[in-house]
Amino acid sequence: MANILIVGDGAIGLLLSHFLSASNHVTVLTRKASTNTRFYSRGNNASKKINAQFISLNQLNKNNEFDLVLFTVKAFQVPDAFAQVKPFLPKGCSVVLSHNGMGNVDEINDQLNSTQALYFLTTSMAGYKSNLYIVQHTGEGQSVVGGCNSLALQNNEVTAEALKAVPNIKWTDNIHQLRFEKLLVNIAINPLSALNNIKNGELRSPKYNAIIFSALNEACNIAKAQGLDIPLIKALNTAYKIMELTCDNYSSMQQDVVHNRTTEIAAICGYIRQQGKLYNIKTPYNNELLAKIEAKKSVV
Ligand SMILES: NC(=O)C1=CN([C@@H]2O[C@H](COP(=O)(O)OP(=O)(O)OC[C@H]3O[C@@H](n4cnc5c(N)ncnc54)[C@H](OP(=O)(O)O)[C@@H]3O)[C@@H](O)[C@H]2O)C=CC1
Ligand SMILES: CC(C)(CO)C(=O)C(=O)O
Repeated sequence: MANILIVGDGAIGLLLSHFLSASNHVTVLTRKASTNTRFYSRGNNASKKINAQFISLNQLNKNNEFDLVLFTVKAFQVPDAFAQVKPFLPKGCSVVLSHNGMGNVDEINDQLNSTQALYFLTTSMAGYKSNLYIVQHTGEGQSVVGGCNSLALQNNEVTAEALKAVPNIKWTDNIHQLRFEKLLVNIAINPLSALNNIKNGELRSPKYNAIIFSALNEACNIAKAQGLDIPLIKALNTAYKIMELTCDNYSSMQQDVVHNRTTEIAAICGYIRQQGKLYNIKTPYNNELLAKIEAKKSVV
């Protein structure tokens, strides 16, 4: 039984705390005023109390002996969340990041000591908060975890045992490739669904084919420059399959834009633009999607 801290009580934080607390001791760090119990709900079943302790930052102390600290905040929230928790990270603990989009791994790794392993968990399980305290589990999806520093790549026994309770979890020795593959899905779906205010399935309309093709082609060129093997045809097939599987869902970016929240576009199309500059590869379609989503936020 591992001692786990989950940072962030959003949809993914609550789903993971529900599953992990079946076989681990779980504490969830919230920045909300209330540390009352949260609930997990699935379909028409009665909601269940999540068997975890909810705490605020001032309740963290240096005597907490966490084996695993999991960050389930959005990509752009990781630096601040990590800075808050860093003083309380035990010397030998493992850190797991989990978010959509790229970035954060190198920056966090630079701040860990040589006895702290770093992992990344990418997930396709789906959920949303129907109110501050309840997570609705809406999709099964696979979760894939892999090591991001040499310590994590050498020995993952404790982390593997703790994360066993996450449904459909598998391990990879190339998490960067898995993250990039998820990034391609997010490039194809998230900005266009947000800009057109449509469900994922509506993106299968022929009028979006050309832009999806061009944006993914740019991203596959970046993948190739990074030494990854992701053919455009594979990226397109996966993106259209996910549009089909999630046809009645609104993407997270569509929801962020509708609710005037900061989106993860910087970690998605912004990452492609930044890598394009690095490798001298033109990325006009991703640049345009980035600019349009950024403009949307500023006019809402
Ligand atoms: N929801 C889904 O179905 C899926 C989500 N993802 C990805 O997983 C990540 C998390 O998504 P999701 O759970 O939906 O997002 P949410 O916005 O619901 O959750 C993020 C949570 O982190 C909290 N938080 C942010 N900063 C801190 C901090 N410094 N200290 C404590 N808590 C903090 C936020 O608090 P507050 O509520 O107070 O703002 C919020 O509750 C995203 O990258 C998303 O793209 C991936 C697959 C599916
Ligand atoms: C897979 C997809 C596109 C599902 O909506 C997603 O990850 C998101 O909405 O952020």
